Amino acid sequence: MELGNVENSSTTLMTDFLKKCGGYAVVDGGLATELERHGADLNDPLWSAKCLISSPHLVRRVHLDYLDAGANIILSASYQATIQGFVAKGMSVEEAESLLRRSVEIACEAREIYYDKSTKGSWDYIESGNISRRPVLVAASVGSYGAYLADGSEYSGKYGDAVSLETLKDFHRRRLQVLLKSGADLIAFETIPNKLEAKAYAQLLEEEGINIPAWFSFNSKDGINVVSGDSILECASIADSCKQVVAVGINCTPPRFIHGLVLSIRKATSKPIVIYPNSGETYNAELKQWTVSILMEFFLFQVFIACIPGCLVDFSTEYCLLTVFLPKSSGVVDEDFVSYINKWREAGASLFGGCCRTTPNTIRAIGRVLSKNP
Ligand code: MET
Ligand SMILES: [Zn+2]
Repeated sequence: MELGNVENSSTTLMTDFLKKCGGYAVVDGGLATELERHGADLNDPLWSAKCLISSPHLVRRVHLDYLDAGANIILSASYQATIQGFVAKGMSVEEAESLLRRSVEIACEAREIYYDKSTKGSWDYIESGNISRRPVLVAASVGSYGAYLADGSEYSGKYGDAVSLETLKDFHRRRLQVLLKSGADLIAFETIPNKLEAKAYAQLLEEEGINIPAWFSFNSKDGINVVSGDSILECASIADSCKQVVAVGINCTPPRFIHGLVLSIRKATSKPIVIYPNSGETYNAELKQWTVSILMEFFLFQVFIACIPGCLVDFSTEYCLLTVFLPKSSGVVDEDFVSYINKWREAGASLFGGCCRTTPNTIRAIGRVLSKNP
């Protein structure tokens, strides 16, 4: 397919899709953290991809829960599924590739089940007098090289000098080729921590002549730059100039940082903006203030512990100390999370969902806000 055609068909897919959804689309919520909430043990370098081996039924169930909650886009469990990661577990390359394909198939199966069991309520879009089904796209998730390393570098974006553009392209190439032929409607490059990886994805999409659309979603820990410190403007510009990219955005970032980031992205591109933050923090209605979530408290406490010279406190002791000494937080309050949605919409975003620690309830609440203010 010629590049011009790629651009046209990709852009059309997203604009048509958004039109069918009523101008704004709902993305699903955290997949890995939701699997954990259902009892999955993801303490493994494969993280959520471990469930593709041990509990595919649970993955399908969580996809289905998000569809029931109103998601228009569901992301496959391939975030941390890599050929290299599966091979390190003793699998053959063929088995690894088949698990990658399986991640998308499971999401497609969930969509089929959802459509099959749909009652009147799901046939809620009326086009020229005909009732049509709620549009649902399956996105193949691609996590960063840092996610594969499972050493936290997807949140620092620091891969070191030894990792070049070619290293990253080589790492992702085969995985991408497999996912492209898996039946997904689009590729979701998620939690992109630096400019180098965005460039690697953009070049791969062009070199491989990829004819299905993609989105680029970055993460930030200051609301100004992406986590590595690279400029969000430069990162979004890379996405903007890539013909296959149909949306640019931010995920797995605290809600309080999103507004500024949307404004910055808008300066670099006119493509649709996708936003799916993590739970970030929680609003205490009594105190009328945002409090740091238990997760952030835990992170800060770990940093504190790590700063004590020679400190050998282990993980479980840390957790006990934390629960004793730090103030309690009630976790995610979905209505608080979604109180931001209209602000993000005004700033130019049009696809909304959640990332880690958000749940089907978050997604339901997002859907309610969007439908109240069409
Ligand atoms: C660390 S971000 C993880 C994104 C992935 N789509 C998930 O929800 O599991
Ligand atoms: Zn996340």
